[in-house]
Amino acid sequence: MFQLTRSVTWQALKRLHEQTADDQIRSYFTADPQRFEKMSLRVGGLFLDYSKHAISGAVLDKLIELADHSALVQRRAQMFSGDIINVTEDRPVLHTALRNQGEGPLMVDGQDVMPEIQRTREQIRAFSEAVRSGEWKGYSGERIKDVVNIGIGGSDLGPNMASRALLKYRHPELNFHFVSNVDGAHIQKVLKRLDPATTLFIVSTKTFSTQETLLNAKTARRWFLDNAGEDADIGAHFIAASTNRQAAMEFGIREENVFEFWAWVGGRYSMWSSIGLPIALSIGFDGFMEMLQGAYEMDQHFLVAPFRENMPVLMALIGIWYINFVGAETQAIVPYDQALHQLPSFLQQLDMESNGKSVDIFGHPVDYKTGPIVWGQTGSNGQHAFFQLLHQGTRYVPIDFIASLKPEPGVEDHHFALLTNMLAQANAFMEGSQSGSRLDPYSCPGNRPSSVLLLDELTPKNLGALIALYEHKVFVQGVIWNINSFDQWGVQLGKRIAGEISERIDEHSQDFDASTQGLLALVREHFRPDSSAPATASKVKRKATEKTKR
Ligand SMILES: O=P(O)(O)OC[C@H]1O[C@](O)(CO)[C@@H](O)[C@@H]1O
Repeated sequence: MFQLTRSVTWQALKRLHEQTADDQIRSYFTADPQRFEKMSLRVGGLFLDYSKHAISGAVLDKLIELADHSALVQRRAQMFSGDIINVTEDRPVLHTALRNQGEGPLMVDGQDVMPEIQRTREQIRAFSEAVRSGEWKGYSGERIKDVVNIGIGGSDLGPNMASRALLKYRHPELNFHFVSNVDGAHIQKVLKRLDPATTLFIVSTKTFSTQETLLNAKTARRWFLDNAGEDADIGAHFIAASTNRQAAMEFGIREENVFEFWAWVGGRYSMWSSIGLPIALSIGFDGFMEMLQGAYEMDQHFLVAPFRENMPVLMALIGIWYINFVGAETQAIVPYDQALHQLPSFLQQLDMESNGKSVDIFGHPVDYKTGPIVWGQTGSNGQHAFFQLLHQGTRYVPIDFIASLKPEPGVEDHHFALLTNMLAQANAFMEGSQSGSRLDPYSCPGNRPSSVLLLDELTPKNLGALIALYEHKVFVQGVIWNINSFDQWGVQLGKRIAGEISERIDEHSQDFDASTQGLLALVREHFRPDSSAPATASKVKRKATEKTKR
C-alpha cells in the first residue's frame, strides 16, 4: 500500500528541509535577482507574490513533484465531472457546477444537473429583482427594507462575508442582517431595530434541521406574529434556501419561495447556490453572476494551468511545506481591507472543517499533519494586537496578506497608508531588524514567511475568484493528504450530543460523564423540569439564593 511519508519525494523534501533550515529567505533574493518575477503570477484580477517564502528552487521542484505523483489530476477531474469523491457521505462534490458557465451537460446519476441549476438561477434573478425594485410587498403593502439571513456555518459565513465585502455595491434602500448564534441575544439585538412589515427573513439551511437556525427562525416567526401579521402573511416575509423543501413548507414557507439546492453542495461551499441569495439581493443578480464568473475563471485556471503556474496548487504546496516539513501549526490570514474583515472566519471554516481530519479516505489513521489552524484579522488592526508575537515570539506562522489595489475615492491617503503598512510588514517579517545580536531584546529575527495576494479591485468578480482560489487550495491539500475534505463527522457528533443533552434536561441521566452530569445539574436548576423553557425570574432567583445558603 502506498504510504505518503515513505515516498521518495516526501523523504527528499524532509532532507531538503534539514539542508535549508538555516537559510535566510533574503539570501534567495541575493542569489537570484529574478526571484520576484519567477515567484509571482497573475490570474485574471488576482496577483500572487510567493517569493518571500522559505522555499528554495530545489524545494519548489520537489513540491511540484509531490503534486505530480499525487492523485491530483485524477481527483480534480472526478470532482468537476460529478464523481462520488465525498466517499463517507456517498456524494459528488459539485460546487463548481453552480458557477459553471459552459454550455455542455453535467451528468450526476445519469441526469444533467445544469438545467436545474439554470432554473434556480432564474428563480434567484426574478426574486432578487422583485425585492430590489419594491415590487415584492410585505403583508401591509410596503416594500422590503431589511433582510435577515438566519443560518449558521456555511449557511451564514459565505453570504455574510461576501455581502460585507461588496457593501459598496449594496442596494441603497436595503439593509442586511445575519443571525447565526443560538444565543438569543443575537436575534433579539437584530429584531429590536426592525419593523416586521418591511422585513424579509431568509431561513438558510441545507438540511432544515440545524438546531440554531430552527430556533432562531421560530423566534423570528413568533416576533412577526406577535408584532404584525397573521399566519397567512408568513409567506410574504419568510423564504428559505434549503434542500429540504418539505420541512421548509411545514414551517409555513410557500413552496415557490423555497430556493432549492442539492445534497452535492457542501455547506461551506454553498455561497454559489441559493445560499447566496443575500448577495444577489444586496448587489443585484448581475453582480451575483459576476461573482460566479470570477469563480468559474479560477476553476478554468485550476483545471488547465500546469502545476508550476497554477495558483491554487502553488498555495497548497507552500502550505504543505510549512505544515509537513517545517512544522508550522497555524496559518494566518490578514486582509488589509476592512471590507474583507469576515474573510478570516470564512476561510477558517472552509479550511478547518474540510481538512481537520486524521484518517485517510480508506479510514486509516494518517502519520502526518493535515489542515492547519487558520486564524487572523484585518491589518492594520492586527499590527497592534498579535503581530508582536509573529515578529519576536517563538512560533513560526506563515501569513497570507490580502489587499485590493484600487483606492476608494476620497480616502486615497488612507488606502496608500494601508498598502504601505502591509508591504512594510511583509518586508519586516522577512528582513527582521539587522541591528543587535540574536540575544538583543530589540532585534527581530526576521526570516518569517508570507504571501501577498493583490486584487486589482474588490469587485464581485475578483471576490469570486479569490474564494474559488482558496477552495481549490484546500482541495489540493486534501488530495495530497489523501483525506476526504468534504465530510464533517466531528461537527455532526457535537450536533447529536447537543440534541441528546437537551432531550434529557429533566432526567437524571447517568449516560454522560460525571463532569457533564454535574454541569447539567447546574443548568437544570434554571429550567422547568417539563420543558426547556426558562424558569421564571423569581424561581431562578430563589434557587440561586437557596444555593448560596447551602
Ligand atoms: O445548512 P445547515 O444544514 O443548517 O448546516 C449548517 C452548517 O453546519 C455544518 O454541517 C457544520 O458546521 C456546515 O457544514 C453547515 O454549513
